[in-house]
Amino acid sequence: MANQVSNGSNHVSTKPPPEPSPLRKAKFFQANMRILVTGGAGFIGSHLVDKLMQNEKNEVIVVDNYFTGSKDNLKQWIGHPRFELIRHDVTEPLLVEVDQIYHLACPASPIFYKYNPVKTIKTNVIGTLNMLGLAKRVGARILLTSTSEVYGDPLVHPQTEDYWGNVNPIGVRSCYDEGKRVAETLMFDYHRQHGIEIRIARIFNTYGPRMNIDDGRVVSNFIAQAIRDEPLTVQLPGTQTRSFCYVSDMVDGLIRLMEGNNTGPINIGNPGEFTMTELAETVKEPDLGIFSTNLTDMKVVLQMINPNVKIITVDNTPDDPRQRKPNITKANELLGWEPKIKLRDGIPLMEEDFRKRLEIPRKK
Ligand SMILES: NC(=O)c1ccc[n+]([C@@H]2O[C@H](COP(=O)([O-])OP(=O)(O)OC[C@H]3O[C@@H](n4cnc5c(N)ncnc54)[C@H](O)[C@@H]3O)[C@@H](O)[C@H]2O)c1
Ligand SMILES: O=C(O)[C@H]1O[C@H](OP(=O)(O)OP(=O)(O)OC[C@H]2O[C@@H](n3ccc(=O)[nH]c3=O)[C@H](O)[C@@H]2O)[C@H](O)[C@@H](O)[C@@H]1O
Repeated sequence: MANQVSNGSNHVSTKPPPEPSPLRKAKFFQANMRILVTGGAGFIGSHLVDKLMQNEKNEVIVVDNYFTGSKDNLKQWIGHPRFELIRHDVTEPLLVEVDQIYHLACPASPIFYKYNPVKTIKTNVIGTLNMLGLAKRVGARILLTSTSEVYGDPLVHPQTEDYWGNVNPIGVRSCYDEGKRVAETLMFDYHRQHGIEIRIARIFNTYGPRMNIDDGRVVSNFIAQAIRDEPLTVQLPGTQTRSFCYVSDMVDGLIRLMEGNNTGPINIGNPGEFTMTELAETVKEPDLGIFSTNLTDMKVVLQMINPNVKIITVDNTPDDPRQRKPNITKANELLGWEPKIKLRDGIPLMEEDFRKRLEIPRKK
């Protein structure tokens, strides 16, 4: 349960960090920080790349196997002298000289991570091992994008970083949540044993433009369904809760964590929480009085997308967490971070992106 304090932030290694690559001392590196982003062709990764590329001192290398990502997400950078894109699977070793590694590679949508669970485990375990080996060889700092799913179906609410979680080790989600738990373990073992500089972010549900339209996650589903005039599919029981963070806030949190002095794990997410039924009903009956500000925002926005859309209930999949809401005190105090973008501002940006890709303009 809670208060298992050995899981607090900022463990200190007894080992000094490995020597940085000699290349870092070369003339070239005085002007440039070379940053590897694994999974950089995906949803969060491509937004992170956009932000890192805005800094003219950064050189960015993306590796991705395009399982759930796309070159399209990076098309604005292909050919740029400070950018390189490599088709590579992180379950294979990688030899590059870099100063920082943002390790995101892993399918995030439950539909996709359950599609080939053995591959998902390999990506989380062997992929993280390979990236830690690389970090050790070149003396790079490495950040892992872990997940709120390490808390499983949490018995502590909201979730703090010292909660060890309630996870089914043999269920259909285990390839992902147990995989990420092992990835966190590997990060801390490399830190303690080899002095690697590590950072762990526990990301809570994130939404925004560039999510795969048929990716299966709830916000992308509801927006695509509302645009296509298809019923919104609330998975039973509908009382399960989530909290949604806009992608630019997430990217800001990840960069702050990488640049700061805390190993983590640190929760990064938006604490505004609502049930999936509430989320869907926002379209039908906008009772502005009874919901949180976040939900009121969501109602107003989804109504704008399609006020006549129907809601149906459908079966859920096993082990769906019943409630989830981050405690972000640590992110706030240690990184000076809190989410800024309200649903009322984030959802229309996503709607615009989805309409463009679906080629369904807004009705006049
Ligand atoms: N989006 C969220 O709400 C959320 C929440 C918690 C954690 N996360 C974590 O953040 C990271 C990014 O999530 P996202 O939403 O951008 O997902 P995404 O599926 O859009 O991106 C993942 C990227 O990793 C690539 N990839 C997958 N397996 C790979 C492999 N073996 N080798 C190389 N590349 C591989 C995919 O092709 C894709 O481009 C993931 O690690 C995910 O677990 C995301
Ligand atoms: O934040 C996290 O840590 C995790 O969040 C999501 O996992 P999940 O919360 O299950 O995401 P969704 O698939 O969007 O489901 C959210 C809720 O909406 C429900 N849902 C989903 C889709 C839908 O059409 N209707 C619906 O009611 C699900 O049953 C679930 O209760 C991500 O996909 C994981 O990669 C990530 O690690």
